[in-house]
Amino acid sequence: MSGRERTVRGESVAGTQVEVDVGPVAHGGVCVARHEGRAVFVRHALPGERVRIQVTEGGTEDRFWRADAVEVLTPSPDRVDPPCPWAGPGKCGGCDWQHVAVPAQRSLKAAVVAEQLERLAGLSWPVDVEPVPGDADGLDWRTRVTYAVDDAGRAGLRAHRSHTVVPIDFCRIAHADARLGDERWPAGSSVEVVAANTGERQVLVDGDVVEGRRHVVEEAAGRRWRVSGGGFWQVHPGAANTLVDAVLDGVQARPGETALDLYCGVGLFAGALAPLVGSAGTVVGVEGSRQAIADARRNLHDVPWVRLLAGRVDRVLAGTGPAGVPVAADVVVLDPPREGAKAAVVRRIAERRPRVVAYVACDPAALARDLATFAGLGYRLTGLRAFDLFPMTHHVECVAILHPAGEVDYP
Ligand SMILES: C[S@@+](CC[C@H](N)C(=O)[O-])C[C@H]1O[C@@H](n2cnc3c(N)ncnc32)[C@H](O)[C@@H]1O
Repeated sequence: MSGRERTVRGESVAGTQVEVDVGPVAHGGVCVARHEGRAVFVRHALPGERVRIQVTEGGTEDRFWRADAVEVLTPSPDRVDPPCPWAGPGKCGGCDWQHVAVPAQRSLKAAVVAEQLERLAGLSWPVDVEPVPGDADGLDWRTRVTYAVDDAGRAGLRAHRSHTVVPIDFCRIAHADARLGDERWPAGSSVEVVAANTGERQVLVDGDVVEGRRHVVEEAAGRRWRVSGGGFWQVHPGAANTLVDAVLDGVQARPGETALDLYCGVGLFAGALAPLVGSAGTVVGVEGSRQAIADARRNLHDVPWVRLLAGRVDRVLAGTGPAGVPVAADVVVLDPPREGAKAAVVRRIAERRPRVVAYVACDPAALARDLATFAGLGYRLTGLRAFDLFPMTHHVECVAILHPAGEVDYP
């Protein structure tokens, strides 16, 4: 049974089937169709298709419904057979774009980023979504997978917007070392498998390590990174280096500069910035997870001009957290969670008058809202790269570069 339905207005129409013409892709990976004057957000469809949909959520008085495409009447040329047998309506909720050719997935992601920038930030910006180097088919990449376990002890993934576990013994996007076989696990538990790029593997059941060490070691940006059980690390094996390259290229850090790495995790961007600002400069990392900041301190113990502060970014920048954040900064890198940095943090960044900001974002809507706030404070978007760090899903990662208005030529 689904545990996440919203309240429907009027009588529920769940299960109703109708034919619709599918319109553009929207934030969240659904396509928008119209039926009798209301918007219908359709999963498993593609723009331009005619499909039969089955309503999954909605009532007679609702202004919009959610639905699955259950029969494709006129297919898009971008439609392919899903490589995974568990992908599709009512099956695994993990990948929502397995039915889309990989290059077309990137075009759709570009369209979503461009639409969010236009609608939420008033920016008309050309967007190209780049593949991660070496990722040809979008499969076998996910190095961190959290499986749910059903009542029979079988590991699987949850169906979309549901607590139902779909038993899966071969997740097609999981890295080979992050797959589980047909072993049995404690019923109702969650099993997290971590496959580090050094070959280390770790398995946690409900957060307790049952295989491997308490931490794994990853390699990126010319350094080794300790990441303790369950701590954040990018899930695509090519992601860390791809993002570091884009950030460093965007900020062009110079010797002697002061740089902030906000939401620094185990210290990835701080560690990459450190050799560029050198011992005459300063890097300050801020991270809310005590475990991650402890890892960051161990990871960067050899670069004493990197200071790492534990605390919420909003409090630390407001001066109500640990002391030590400079009141001026040359370079700010921020990599907030999905909800973005939000206005209060953006204001605290802008008042430090950095000459450049690199914003790493996993949600284009949150990015666009924060870019609008930056614009009001005199910071303009001067560069944007988008990366396909999550193939087969609608997710996309962006690196936005901002400069104070008037200091650079804009494209
Ligand atoms: C997307 S991760 C980025 C981590 C790091 N930059 C990296 O690439 O590995 C976001 C990080 O922000 C931390 N975080 C979330 N909310 C926070 C907050 N309000 N203040 C400080 N850190 C926060 C999380 O613990 C997580 O480590």
